[in-house]
Amino acid sequence: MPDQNPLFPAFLKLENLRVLLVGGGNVGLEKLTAILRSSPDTAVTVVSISFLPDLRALAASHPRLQLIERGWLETDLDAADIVFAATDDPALHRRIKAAARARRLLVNVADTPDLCDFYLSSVVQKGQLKVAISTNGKSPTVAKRVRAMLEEALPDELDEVLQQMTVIRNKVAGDFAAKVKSLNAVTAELAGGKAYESPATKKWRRVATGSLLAVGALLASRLFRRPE
Ligand SMILES: C[C@@]1(CC(=O)O)c2cc3[nH]c(cc4nc(cc5[nH]c(cc(n2)[C@H]1CCC(=O)O)[C@@](C)(CC(=O)O)[C@@H]5CCC(=O)O)C(CC(=O)O)=C4CCC(=O)O)c(CCC(=O)O)c3CC(=O)O
Ligand SMILES: NC(=O)C1=CN([C@@H]2O[C@H](COP(=O)(O)OP(=O)(O)OC[C@H]3O[C@@H](n4cnc5c(N)ncnc54)[C@H](O)[C@@H]3O)[C@@H](O)[C@H]2O)C=CC1
Repeated sequence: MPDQNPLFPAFLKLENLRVLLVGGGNVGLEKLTAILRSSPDTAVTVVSISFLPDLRALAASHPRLQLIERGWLETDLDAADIVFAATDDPALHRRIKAAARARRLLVNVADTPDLCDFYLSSVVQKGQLKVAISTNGKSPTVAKRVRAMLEEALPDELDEVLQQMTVIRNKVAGDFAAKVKSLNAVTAELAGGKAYESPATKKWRRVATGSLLAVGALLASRLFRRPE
């Protein structure tokens, strides 16, 4: 049995929480972009000694985004429910983590999995459908590739299906078990029907994964070979 990924997936109503982001450089901008792409109305306070222009520009289109131009203070945690640390100062990250821990706040520290209580994921979005991908930090690049694979494979019409299902869901009668039965029947085609995937597509996917494995093995053996 291979090792399992022990992370627990959940979808946060981030708009109900106060987010503190420390660091307004490249990595801070990446984190902020990820937050606002999924949850644009979130109240985010960014504390940083300096801000990239692109990050300042985001504040213009997001009224609940607040920028505070100074170094991080422990009291910044007073108004936070969840914390992202993305500065270029590892010692500061350890201090933020310790102070947040004492207050039982959850923290994500850029580039430091050991200090993280949670990780960001690669996200596939088709309207109301959202798929989050985690490799447990083993390879964010593979997470990114799987995202692209799913973006391509999942039909855009899925969002329309979701809209229709909401209507049907509100209309089907009966007790809980009867409802589950009829909703399963309506959606059976999605999971097993011919609309799902042709044998040729499945085969192509296996070949692509196989060749990635082969190239990966070759690269790994080159990278880790002892010098002669
Ligand atoms: C643990 C985690 C913690 C966290 O950040 O939350 C983490 C950690 C680290 N990332 C590193 C590097 C890179 N990260 C990316 C990209 C993404 N990284 C993201 C998440 C995560 N990254 C969490 C685990 C997610 C998982 O389960 O896999 C994504 C999914 C979401 C997001 O950040 O928005 C986003 C893809 C978004 C998309 O496009 O779909 C790329 C590729 C690129 O940018 O093209 C590279 C360079 C190539 C490479 O290294 O693979 C390094 C080494 C830094 C160094 O070398 O110094 C560390 C630290 C370490 O591993 O020690
Ligand atoms: N840029 C990238 O894509 C990558 C960066 N990294 C690492 O991630 C770290 C961050 O990188 P960048 O965001 O590019 O750096 P950056 O220099 O662009 O941003 C760092 C930000 O932290 C702020 N800061 C510093 N001390 C602070 C303090 N005491 N309080 C509040 N804010 C403070 C700075 O004002 C700045 O805005 C670096 O250690 C870098 O080596 C690693 C991999 C890739």
